[in-house]
Amino acid sequence: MAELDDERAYVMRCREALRAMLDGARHNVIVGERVAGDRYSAERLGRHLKSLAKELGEEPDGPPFFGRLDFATGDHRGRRYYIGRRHISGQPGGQPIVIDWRAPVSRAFYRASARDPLGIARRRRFGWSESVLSGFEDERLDRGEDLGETSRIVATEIERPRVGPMRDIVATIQPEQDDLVRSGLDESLCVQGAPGTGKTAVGLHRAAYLLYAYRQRLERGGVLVLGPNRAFLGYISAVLPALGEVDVEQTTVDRILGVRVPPHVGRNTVGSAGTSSHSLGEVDRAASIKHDARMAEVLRRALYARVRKPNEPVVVADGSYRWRIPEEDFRRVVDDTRREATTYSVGRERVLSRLAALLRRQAEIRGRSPNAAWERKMERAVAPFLAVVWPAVRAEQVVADLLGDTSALAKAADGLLTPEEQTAIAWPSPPRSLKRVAWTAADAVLIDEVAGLLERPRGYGHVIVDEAQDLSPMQCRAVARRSAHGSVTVLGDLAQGTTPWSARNWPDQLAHLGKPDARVVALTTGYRVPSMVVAMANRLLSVLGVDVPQTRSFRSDGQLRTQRADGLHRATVAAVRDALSHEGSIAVIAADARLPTLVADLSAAGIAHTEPFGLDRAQPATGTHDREENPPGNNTSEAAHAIWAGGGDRVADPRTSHDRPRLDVPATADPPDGTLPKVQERHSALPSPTHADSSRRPGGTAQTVPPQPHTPDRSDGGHGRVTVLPATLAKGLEFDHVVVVEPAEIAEAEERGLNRLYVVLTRAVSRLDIVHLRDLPISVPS
Ligand SMILES: Nc1ncnc2c1ncn2[C@@H]1O[C@H](COP(=O)(O)OP(=O)(O)OP(=O)(O)O)[C@@H](O)[C@H]1O
Repeated sequence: MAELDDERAYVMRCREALRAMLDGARHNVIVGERVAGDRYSAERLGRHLKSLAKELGEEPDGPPFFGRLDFATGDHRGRRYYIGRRHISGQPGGQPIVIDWRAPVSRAFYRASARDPLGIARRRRFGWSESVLSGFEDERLDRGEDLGETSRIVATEIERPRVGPMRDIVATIQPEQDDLVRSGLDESLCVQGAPGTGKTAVGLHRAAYLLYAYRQRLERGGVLVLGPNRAFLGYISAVLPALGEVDVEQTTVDRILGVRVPPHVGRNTVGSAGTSSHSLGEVDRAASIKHDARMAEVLRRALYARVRKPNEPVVVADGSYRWRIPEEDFRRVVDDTRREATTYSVGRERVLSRLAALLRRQAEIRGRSPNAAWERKMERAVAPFLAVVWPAVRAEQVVADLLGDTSALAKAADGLLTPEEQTAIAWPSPPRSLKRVAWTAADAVLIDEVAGLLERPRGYGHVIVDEAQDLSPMQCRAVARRSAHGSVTVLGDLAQGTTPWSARNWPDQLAHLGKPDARVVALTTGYRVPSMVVAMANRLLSVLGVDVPQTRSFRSDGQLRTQRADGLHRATVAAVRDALSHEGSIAVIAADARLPTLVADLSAAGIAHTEPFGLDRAQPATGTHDREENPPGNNTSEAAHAIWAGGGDRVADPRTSHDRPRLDVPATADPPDGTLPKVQERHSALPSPTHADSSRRPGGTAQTVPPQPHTPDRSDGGHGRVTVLPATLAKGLEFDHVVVVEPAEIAEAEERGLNRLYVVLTRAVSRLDIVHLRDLPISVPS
């Protein structure tokens, strides 16, 4: 086909041009290293050039473009553009031969339709097999042709095997997604989307778009991506670098609060210093209160209670002189400064400089000419007076003094917390020293709140928050402080809320995030989950009590099987063996408490598998919250998480060391590189990657099958393909084949167990197997 040959020739041209760009970038790295300039710019330039050289070097033979636009009318009349992941220059100074997908003209590729062709006569989509151009598909928009969802190339791409970490979706961004991706930097957005509607993908592509369109404005502040846990971050970590953006910080809310998961939690560590006389239920209660928005005001009062009215004049000696600021003037300085509502530290600085200014004026009246050295001397002289009325403090100290002193707490919480609530969070005795305090994850939000009152934290130009429905009001405030002068993209699904403080509606959550006016948009087309699974999930959705729209699936393929087993573990092993006879990644998901036996059964059956988090098999788990979600009171938060807070040591509590859930924070739970620890068979760094059967199967199947006999294992024994996943870790991940074991246990394992089940059931890309002994807590479409 001559046209295909022409396109292949263009591919060659692009690859040559890319190689020339690579040579140029390498040369620039060398030259750039010699360029004298300020250190900051030199470093940035060097980083940029190096990463460009690296990217270009890594994939000179990858697909250089995925689309083509032939314009017939409008500003681009008569022009043809190839659209790709990155811009490719032709001749130096000449027209680019491939346009970046984020450029303004590329927008038409995603948005044009037969109804509104945006000047385009022909839109061409290219199909690639590995790095070989295998074909293309045209839409003659000028003739009213518009394939929409019937595009074979789009469908193949969406249903393509997902091998490895999450991929970019630049070639197939859908119009409703593109609208969000290209929203301006000044606009804050909230995307409510059912599972698999592409919220995460949209958020990451928006980050890449903003960095392209507003590079200068984002130069200093940058973009921050917040995800629910490090496993999830590992899963998404490759998307932005693949889009050429390596400078985006990706982390968790816990991490920005300084929470880290300590090694060997659950054996000899405990919650806060003062919790030892509480029952576990009370510890839960304490965390819930600490995450409540009312704590913000309690802490503000506690901090500013340190500011005192002066009750003596300032008198300082200066050689033979004695300068004096009358008590009344001193008071006025303190009162005026308080009213100005700056941060505590700025207020303190301001009192100091105002006192120094008053002294200077007196000196000038006496005919002296104070210089800078004199001013510094006076500032040192007034420091002891300042220490009394506006003392320097550390955030941890403020929190410790509040929780360790019931009368201070009663004062600060008056009218805000009930006496019962105050008792729940109070420590029975003050800690002997800050170093002895075993801070909890819930304390971290309090410390961060006070730190934000002392000094504003570093702000970002744009913050993307994924799984935002799970954040507590106080966690939201921590995010808000970091985006006070920037905008946010809030991604979430009220139906997937699993924390005790999960948002029930977006307006309240957005208010806590400091962006009450953010536009709320719903995404309703699912790109992950097959339609019969979506139908089941929609039924469950109707009992979750949240006001969110139902989803419809883009996918017509897929399989759903439910089997009532007479032996749960035998049936599970059989289901996994059956899954292994297909291509693709497999997850076996069960209630956290079931994992140790499940793992043992799979091992006994000789099925190699990866556990994303290690388990303490000695105790069945009873944990009920997402790992690293700061949950209250299942001890994951109050006892099992420790935080960095000025190097506080943890103290052991013999009371809780025997009865805590053992799943929560295993020995290797939080490796520094964001990959998952390997426990048994070590095959993959991620729990994720789907690897679906790519063949399109129109009209997938939903069946109920009787208990299965052992399927002959045509697999490789599971090497690298089977992940055993506790239900609390499934959020945000996807697998080709998912085996859900005993949904009733997942549903009753925690307060929002049905929401958890909703998350678990929506992880499958191609096939979902539900294995159960007990009645299903959901109805399955026939
Ligand atoms: N336009 C698209 N083209 C191709 N793939 C897409 C598109 N949109 C989404 N996907 C794919 O669908 C899957 C689900 O997307 P994503 O994880 O972003 O959804 P989500 O809404 O964040 O899901 P969840 O709520 O379950 O975390 C991913 O594999 C993603 O790459």
